[in-house]
Amino acid sequence: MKHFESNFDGLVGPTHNYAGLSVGNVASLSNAKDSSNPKSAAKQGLQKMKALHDMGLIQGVLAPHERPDLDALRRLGFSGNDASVLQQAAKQAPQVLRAVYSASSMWTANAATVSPSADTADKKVHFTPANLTNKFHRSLEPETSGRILKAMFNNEQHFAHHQHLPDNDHFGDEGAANHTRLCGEYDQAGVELFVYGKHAFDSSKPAPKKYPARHTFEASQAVARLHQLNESGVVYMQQNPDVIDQGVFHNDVISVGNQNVLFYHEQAFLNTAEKFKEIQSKFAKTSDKEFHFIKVSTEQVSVDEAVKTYLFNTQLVDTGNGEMTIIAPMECKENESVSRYLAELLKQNTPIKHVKYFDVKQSMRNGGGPACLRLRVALNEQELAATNQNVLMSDSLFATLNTWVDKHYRDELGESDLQDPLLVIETRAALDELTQILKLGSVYQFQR
Ligand SMILES: NCCC[C@H](NC(=O)CCC(=O)O)C(=O)O
Repeated sequence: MKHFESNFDGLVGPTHNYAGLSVGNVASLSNAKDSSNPKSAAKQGLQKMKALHDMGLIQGVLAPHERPDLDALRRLGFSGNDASVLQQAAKQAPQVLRAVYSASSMWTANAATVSPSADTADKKVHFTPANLTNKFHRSLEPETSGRILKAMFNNEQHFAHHQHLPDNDHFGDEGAANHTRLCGEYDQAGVELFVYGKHAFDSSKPAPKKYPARHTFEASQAVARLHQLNESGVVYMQQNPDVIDQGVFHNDVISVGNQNVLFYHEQAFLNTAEKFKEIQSKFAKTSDKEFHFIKVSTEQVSVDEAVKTYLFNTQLVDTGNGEMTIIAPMECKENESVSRYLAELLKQNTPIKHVKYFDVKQSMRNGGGPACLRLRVALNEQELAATNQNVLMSDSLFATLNTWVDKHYRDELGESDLQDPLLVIETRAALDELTQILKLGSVYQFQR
């Protein structure tokens, strides 16, 4: 049976803006309050999706969320009609208004954790939306993400959907940004690597001092339980708290894995040698393939450069004949030591043989690179056939979505636009049409 890794990229929503909401995420804070370009942001994302589709990969689209989240504002005590709710919030709590406008659902690596059927006891693909409790603006996402995922993978025979973990710092879960699946082939059982930032119930364990660890060990364990994973195919690793304090707010800012490759910075983890032994021995039980740990030293690329260029927030995609292509942001090409490093990497004896650069600057300015923008779902032929076909990228969907963006999106968005009640109306019209294009049904609150 054929099998694939499919990538579902977040379509950038019409309210994409820079609000400085993510303490610990350097780009988010340094571009706070700059004006944004929603139309070009959405088009940059669509270009990347189309390019991966053209490379012969399975590429899908994950719909954006409804923003502003007026229900959240009403829950916080703002009342009256929509315009009055916005006006009061702008006056009394501008920071909260900015948060409920965030288009942050575009970073679908944080939408959920996904375990393929080859790894799970009931042989279904399991999905758990991430609760994203650490940041208010992101904590608004899990319910809608769950509804959209159910509308995309709507078949009980193949897909199991779980509720997000309890909304509490103890179970802080940032989804696939801290989860990597290593395997010989996508349809064979593999090793699921869960990376966490701290232990919630054991304060004797190391933790970052300056910036928050968003994801806990206890959350990773709970997801592994929900997904019915066998412990022989699971490895838990702690992120080095020092790199969190240098702006590595998710593990996918400092390492990326695919199949038999783990590409990582030497400072990424704690107890690296011991944990890599565990990965190696668990992997060897699932595949005969040679495993490649590709280490980048601080001398080659500093943590600071990794955070600025997103060298590790790249996608490693299988492009056939045992070769992988690295999908990197333009920032990697523009940085001398990183582009030199990548040129060298391609000559080494590893499966990574090609690099392709993409302009995703609108997303990068909020701390989201190519890997943040995608959720990976390994599927076999039958599961792919059971997936909502209307969300899969094609020449015609690409054209339709570009026309849709041109019709509904603004070129520029500044802070004062967030008080404009017309933006609410425009966004709802856009999303209503989108749910018809992607045949998602009524996933948004305003449609229910
Ligand atoms: N995986 C990448 C996630 C980036 C995301 N940035 C933001 O939410 C920034 C939003 C703003 O500041 O406007 C985050 O930090 O969770």
